[in-house]
Amino acid sequence: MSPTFTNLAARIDHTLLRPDATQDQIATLCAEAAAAGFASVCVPPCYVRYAAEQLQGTSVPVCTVIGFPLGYQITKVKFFEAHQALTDGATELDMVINVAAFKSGRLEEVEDEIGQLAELCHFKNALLKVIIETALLTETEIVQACRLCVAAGADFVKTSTGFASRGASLADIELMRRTLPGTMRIKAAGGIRTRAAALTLVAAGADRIGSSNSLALLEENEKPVS
Ligand SMILES: O=C[C@H](O)COP(=O)(O)O
Repeated sequence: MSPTFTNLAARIDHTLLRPDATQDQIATLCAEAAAAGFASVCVPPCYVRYAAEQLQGTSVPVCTVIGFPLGYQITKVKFFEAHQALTDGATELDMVINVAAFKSGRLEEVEDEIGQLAELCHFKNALLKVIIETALLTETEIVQACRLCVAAGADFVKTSTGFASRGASLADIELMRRTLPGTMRIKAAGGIRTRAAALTLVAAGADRIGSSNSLALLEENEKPVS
């Protein structure tokens, strides 16, 4: 049986991360999330405090992004950004892996950075999702990055920022699900525009969907998945 309206909504991080996102648009995003029962709102760090105020009295958590969207900020900067976001009211952090360091073979550094943020999040009863940006990785590198996230104690591995050449693919999700232990959750994000696409990714193993087109995912449509 395919997930119902309620089930799918509860898996969606209702997202607005555009550089020109206005405060009024964040207010609308929060109201939509509360009405639809989305899993969270995912907003830029500068709007975490505002979104938390908008969502006071609801059960919708605030998610934000760290080291976004390129991932190559130094660890101290990412740690400060994460600590500030948690202080402002975020309870879910989507941190972009340092792909540049990863591609340079500096794997211990990458794992240590993820571990530091995972430790901070868990101390604050928050979730850490690590964005590995699959569009930039080979299949072998996706497997390697997933294993780093497991070793470092992340809660989710997330496919994409939505700002690279492509977002989540079915092949990404299938490979990540095969690679990761059942305890490690997967977030598919980037370019997910239809309900059919979202349901296909959920069926393949995605536990969460990140989308800036979330309301459309709640509407029945017949468009086939490419
Ligand atoms: O989850 C974060 C992504 O930015 C969402 O990507 P999208 O804007 O292509 O839906």
